[in-house]
Amino acid sequence: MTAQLIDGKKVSEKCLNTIRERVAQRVAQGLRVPGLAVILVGDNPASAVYVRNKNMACEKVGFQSFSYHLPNETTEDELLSLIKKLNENAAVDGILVQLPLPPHLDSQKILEKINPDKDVDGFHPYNMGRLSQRMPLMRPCTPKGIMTLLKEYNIDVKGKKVTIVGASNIVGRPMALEMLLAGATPTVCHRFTYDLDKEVAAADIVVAAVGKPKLIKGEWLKEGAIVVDVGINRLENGTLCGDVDFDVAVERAAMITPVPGGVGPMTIASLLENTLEAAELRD
Ligand SMILES: Nc1nc(=O)c2c([nH]1)NC[C@@H]1CN(c3ccc(C(=O)N[C@@H](CCC(=O)O)C(=O)O)cc3)C=[N+]21
Ligand SMILES: [Mg+2]
Repeated sequence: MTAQLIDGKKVSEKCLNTIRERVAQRVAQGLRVPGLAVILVGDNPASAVYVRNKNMACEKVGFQSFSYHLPNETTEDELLSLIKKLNENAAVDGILVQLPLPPHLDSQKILEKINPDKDVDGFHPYNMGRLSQRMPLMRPCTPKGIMTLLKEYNIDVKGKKVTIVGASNIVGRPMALEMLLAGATPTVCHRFTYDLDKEVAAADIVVAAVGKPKLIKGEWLKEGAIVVDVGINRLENGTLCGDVDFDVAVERAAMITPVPGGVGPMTIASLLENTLEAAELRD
């Protein structure tokens, strides 16, 4: 079997078009254009690429974007006073603090200062708590984007065994909550998991989010599994590669997301959806 590719780029463009139309409708009704503020601290080159992609996406859908590039030496007080200003700015619907932050800044403490209504990343404990109690408001972008992608390909997760590799606050944990909410049976694997290969082999759907190139071997997969690869690892030769050994996996899986062009663009589409929803909630 050779797997069908799940085209996240194509689906994300469809999402962006829908958002663009809804923005145009808002404007026609005399409502505000949604505003997204992105804060980047320091000069991590990968972060700069993502921030640029976000700004381009904002432009495509007609959002107002507010971009802050602060020096690496920014203090906690300086960052918090910017967040306070953006919390109070009526033109700003969404606030995103790009992670990772430089090590002298406590990201958890800072994320908790974002007004939960403007927390378009969905990382605030209020929004994580809402999701865990099956009353989601702002949903973390990568897991949300994955659910959208699966739905778009008519993949019903209800009753399915889903193995999630990685237990981070930004992907693995909220992914498990999204899957629970959708009626799947999720298993979350992490560095202390015994027999990772067996957990992967048991899965109808595998979500890999560990940030280790080709950690998940194609041979582990159940024949006909669906594979969602969240990893974006830059190799020494400059190419991107996922957390799944794609070349072998593509011969065993029924469907698989490529890297790039899979989950990444969906993360951005979800971010813009969240920003539009935040604007609608504040109208
Ligand atoms: N507060 C915060 N929220 C985030 O959502 C967040 C973050 N911090 N820090 C970094 C990660 C990573 N991330 C990506 C977004 C888009 C692509 C993306 O567009 N990827 C494309 C292009 C990849 C490339 O060419 O480098 C693709 O996979 O096809 C990837 C990764 C958001 N993140
Ligand atoms: Mg996100």
